Amino acid sequence: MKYVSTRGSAPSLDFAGVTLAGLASDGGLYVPAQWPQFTLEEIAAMRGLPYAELAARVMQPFVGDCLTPERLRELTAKAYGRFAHAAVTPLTQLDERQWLLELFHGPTLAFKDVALQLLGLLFEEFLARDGGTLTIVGATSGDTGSAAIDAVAGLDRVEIFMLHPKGRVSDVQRRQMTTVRAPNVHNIAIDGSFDDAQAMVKRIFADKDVTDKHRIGAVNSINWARLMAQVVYYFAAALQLGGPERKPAFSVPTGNFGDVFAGHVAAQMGLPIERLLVATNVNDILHRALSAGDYSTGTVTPTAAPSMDIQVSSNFERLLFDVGGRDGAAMAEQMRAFEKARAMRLTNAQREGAAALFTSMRADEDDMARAMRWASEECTEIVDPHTAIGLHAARHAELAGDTPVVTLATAHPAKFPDAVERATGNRPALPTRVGDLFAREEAYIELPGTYEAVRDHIVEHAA
Ligand SMILES: Cc1ncc(COP(=O)(O)O)c(C=O)c1O
Ligand SMILES: N[C@@H](CCOP(=O)(O)O)C(=O)O
Repeated sequence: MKYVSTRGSAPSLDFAGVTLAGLASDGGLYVPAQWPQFTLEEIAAMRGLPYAELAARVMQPFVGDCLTPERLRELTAKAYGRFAHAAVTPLTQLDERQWLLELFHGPTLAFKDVALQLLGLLFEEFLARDGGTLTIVGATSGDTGSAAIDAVAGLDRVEIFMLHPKGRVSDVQRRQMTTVRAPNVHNIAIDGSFDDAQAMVKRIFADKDVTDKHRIGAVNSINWARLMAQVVYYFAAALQLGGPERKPAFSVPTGNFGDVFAGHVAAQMGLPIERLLVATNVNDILHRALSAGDYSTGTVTPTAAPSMDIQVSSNFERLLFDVGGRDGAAMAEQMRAFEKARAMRLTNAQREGAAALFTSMRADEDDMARAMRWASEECTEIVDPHTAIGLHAARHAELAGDTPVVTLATAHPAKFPDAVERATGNRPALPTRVGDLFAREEAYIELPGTYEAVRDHIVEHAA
């Protein structure tokens, strides 16, 4: 399997290459040169497989000959062996039509663990082969940071610098990052938003002063391997609900467009999916883009779903490339114009291509609180604010009457106890597996929100 950049001019790489590269050298994102396909018979034959086996089966075409099938199975068994639920991503029924896909049974209580537990192992595997090291620079609005740190803490060949926006993540999220004491983990709180942090990460990949000395790697969903692992749970859920004969819709709380793009990938591989609902909070650039073709940034409004307080959605570029004709030169031009103007119009081909599978919806803070209350009062389920935004879209989407709708439950409610308590009166307790989070000492440094301050710190402290 070969991977190409959305901006057309970076070298094409194999799976090990894209996993270690993170971002393409032309600033684009890597995607498979073509989508692997499963027949309906092949998909039906996956029914009943344990999650780790299913993961190896779905991911093998993307991995190609970079890992043998046996080795891939060993890695998925190890990655998903750390989850607190035997099904890894269990489905819970809410009513006759609505389902929750619980993605928060990993070590750090969010869907990011599903991909990052595997990505840590892939880094180890590929770095041991080439004898190199990797300096990871990541940006987080709360969940990627802790999941990535958990996955790489203590690894010999990897060092991680994780940027989070100061004061804009929950206390639980911050502590899950800053209380991990390992010599290869560096936490940085910056003055600014997640978008500022994400822009710095992308800039560092293009900064020769840094890349001449350090191989920079990515744990954000700009890294293809993150998305690949997230494709698996769409298969898992659809198969449990009668797929491939029955087509579910998925409602996905969306920020950086990684999770819902993984649903698009599952559909391209042949999994029958009725619709993908892109659920945004009031930071609704994706809703405006998908409903009106207007992809223009504004200022970020802090909400009770902080992990989705994002304007510039990295993976939207992957979708625009894929549905807009896969023209790297045109995509590079469109993104150059966007980076300058902070706004762009989608082309007709991009709008029509996206409309074939995607519908978008926006939830404000009241919609979100109402969805939390509905889940609590009508279904006795406590959901987190991000999941509630997905549930709002799931309950209001116009779909054929018998379509099962699966909302991706992207975080454990205990990561956001204040917002959950405000909406429902229930204060969710942290699962015991996260241990004495509030008793542990924190370590992080604060930096101004300038690229130079962050770059100089990384250069000075990278091993
Ligand atoms: C809890 C939670 N829900 C939803 C999202 C949005 O997912 P994505 O960025 O893949 O669109 C995030 C952050 O990525 C998150 O942490
Ligand atoms: N919501 C994320 C933001 C980063 O997104 P990613 O999926 O690209 O890593 C977070 O919680 O950090």
